Amino acid sequence: MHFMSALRAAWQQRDSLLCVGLDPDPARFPAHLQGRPDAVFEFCKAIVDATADLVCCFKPQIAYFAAQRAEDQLEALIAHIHVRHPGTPVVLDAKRGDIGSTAGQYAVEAFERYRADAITVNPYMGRDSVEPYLAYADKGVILLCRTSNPGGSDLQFLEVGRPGGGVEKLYERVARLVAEDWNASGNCALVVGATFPDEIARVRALTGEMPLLVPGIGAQGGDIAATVAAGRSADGTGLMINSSRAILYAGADEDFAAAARRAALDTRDAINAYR
Ligand SMILES: O=C(O)c1cc(=O)[nH]c(=O)n1[C@@H]1O[C@H](COP(=O)(O)O)[C@@H](O)[C@H]1O
Repeated sequence: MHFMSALRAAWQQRDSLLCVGLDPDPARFPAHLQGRPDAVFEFCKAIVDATADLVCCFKPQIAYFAAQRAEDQLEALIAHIHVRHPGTPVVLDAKRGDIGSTAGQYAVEAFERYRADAITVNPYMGRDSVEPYLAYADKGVILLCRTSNPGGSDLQFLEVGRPGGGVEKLYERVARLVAEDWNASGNCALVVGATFPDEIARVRALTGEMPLLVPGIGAQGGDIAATVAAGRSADGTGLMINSSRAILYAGADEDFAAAARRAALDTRDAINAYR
């Protein structure tokens, strides 16, 4: 199924704009999982099974798996989501960016090895570096635009000359370029941090109904009400609002998955209160 169709169906059927981020840090695992060779998989599987009915997508962050030599557990986890929770899109957060020939290998890795439904990509090497992902027309390509971190302003806020006259900020150029040019197959989305609601509103204005992946609520302190007000589309969807640590580590004991479910439910409901 096309990533965008699956995402739209999940928004409607689960009445949720929440994306649970899967950033497994073994140092924060409960004691009964410590030291197990399959701890990364078992931890994430428990979170997935406890929260799947509450989310519009899951977002595993590849570095947390690779750092633990747990790529095989990432493959198994994504396969588990597809089998046990069909229709739940998986966004592989890899923030790739490289010349076209290498990007082609990253695209195979994401979509054929891991069987992700979408990938995060860094657009700052330009169109040819993104084309190998765009060529998978049924997969989502989620481009960094205005990131949630404080240093995001260092470059993304630089003023650049606008073709035809005037100036615009670099993140605005990215948003326009993606909406007006790169999105020919309708498979693009943009990353805009919840820590910058004014820019979420600006990106929404520049991109119409394009889905936005919005990390930065929870551990990074982004405001849910401001995020939803600035980013929702006309029908009250349009957002994948990510929370990772605040949900994954809501509990520290054997009942961590139940605690994660409560945190996910509270977050989903807090988001829905402002839609
Ligand atoms: O692309 C991302 O997902 C991303 C973009 C961004 O601008 N900021 C950001 O925090 N992220 C990711 O979103 C997640 C945020 O995690 P928490 O702060 O624990 O909710 C991490 O996996 C980050 O790598």
